[in-house]
Amino acid sequence: MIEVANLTQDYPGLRALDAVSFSIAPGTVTALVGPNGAGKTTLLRCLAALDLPFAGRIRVAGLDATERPRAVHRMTGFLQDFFGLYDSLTVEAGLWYAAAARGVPRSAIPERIAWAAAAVGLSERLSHRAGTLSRGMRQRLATAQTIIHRPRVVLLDEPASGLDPENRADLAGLLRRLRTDYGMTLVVSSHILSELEDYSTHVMILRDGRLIRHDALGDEAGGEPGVANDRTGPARLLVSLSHPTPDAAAVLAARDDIADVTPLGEDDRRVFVTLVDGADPARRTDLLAALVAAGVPVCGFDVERRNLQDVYLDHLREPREPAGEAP
Ligand SMILES: Nc1ncnc2c1ncn2[C@@H]1O[C@H](COP(=O)(O)OP(=O)(O)OP(=O)(O)O)[C@@H](O)[C@H]1O
Repeated sequence: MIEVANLTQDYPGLRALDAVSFSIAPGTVTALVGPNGAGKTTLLRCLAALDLPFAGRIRVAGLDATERPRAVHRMTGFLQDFFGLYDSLTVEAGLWYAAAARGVPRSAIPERIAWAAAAVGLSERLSHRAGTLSRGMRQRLATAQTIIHRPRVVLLDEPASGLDPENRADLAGLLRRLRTDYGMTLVVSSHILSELEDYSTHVMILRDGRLIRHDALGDEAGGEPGVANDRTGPARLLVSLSHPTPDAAAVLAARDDIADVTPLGEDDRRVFVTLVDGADPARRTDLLAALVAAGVPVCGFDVERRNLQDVYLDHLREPREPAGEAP
């Protein structure tokens, strides 16, 4: 759905994006993360065909964003981190304006307003003026305006910032539905990694304008839902015992599929076991069966959950490459 090749964007004296290349499949939600100043907003603006890149190529649903920006605008919804609303317009009038501006046929606009308002939970507030809405309600209205033309691609820059937990949970539910019910392709930039993990299928990490990771998450990666696992490599298991026993160490030492055993704490009741090919569930079943057969009192046995934040911090701890410079 989105193809980017060697995208490079410069501001005076600064290379904000440095030869970024990736491809995003339809019907996915990509979490776009990275430290402040990494280039996330710059990338989203280029994808939305709002900025002309210095070099490289962007195709959205087969359309070249540089050659056909208007066509890209029609199939894209972009919620900017700082959005404007017409405060004197009612919610309904604001949605009408957004629908008309994005090319929704006049006859279809009332149905679209009803749909978008219901999607963001604003159906009861159609007659309220935007200027009287709370921060969370304003965000809902801006989101409804972003999706009112049912774009195929939705780009959201920090959509959850400033929202309370209930509004954030509602937003997460909406983003999930846009993908599952309407097949939209979403790219969501945020610093709230725990929430991105709830609904994202992929993660993209930018640092200093470079793409340092782009990968599938959880079940999309052939792993377990909600776990930001790497697809390859050993899995770490946390094995808990109801009471310590030397039998556990004996069973583990006798196996050749264990790369490492690290006690957690000092009471010998919890150990991290690094299992070669541990991503394969059959390996884990085999180990558990061996422990139980040897009479080891296992009361907990689970793959170490590495969440999106763990993966993110691991990547950011890697040494930096020299920064690119704008000509
Ligand atoms: N209009 C501009 N003129 C000059 N420099 C800019 C401009 N916009 C962004 N930059 C610089 O480009 C770099 C990337 O900025 P960008 O806003 O894309 O990062 P970001 O990852 O979205 O950051 P944040 O998480 O803080 O929103 C930063 O160093 C920023 O200062």
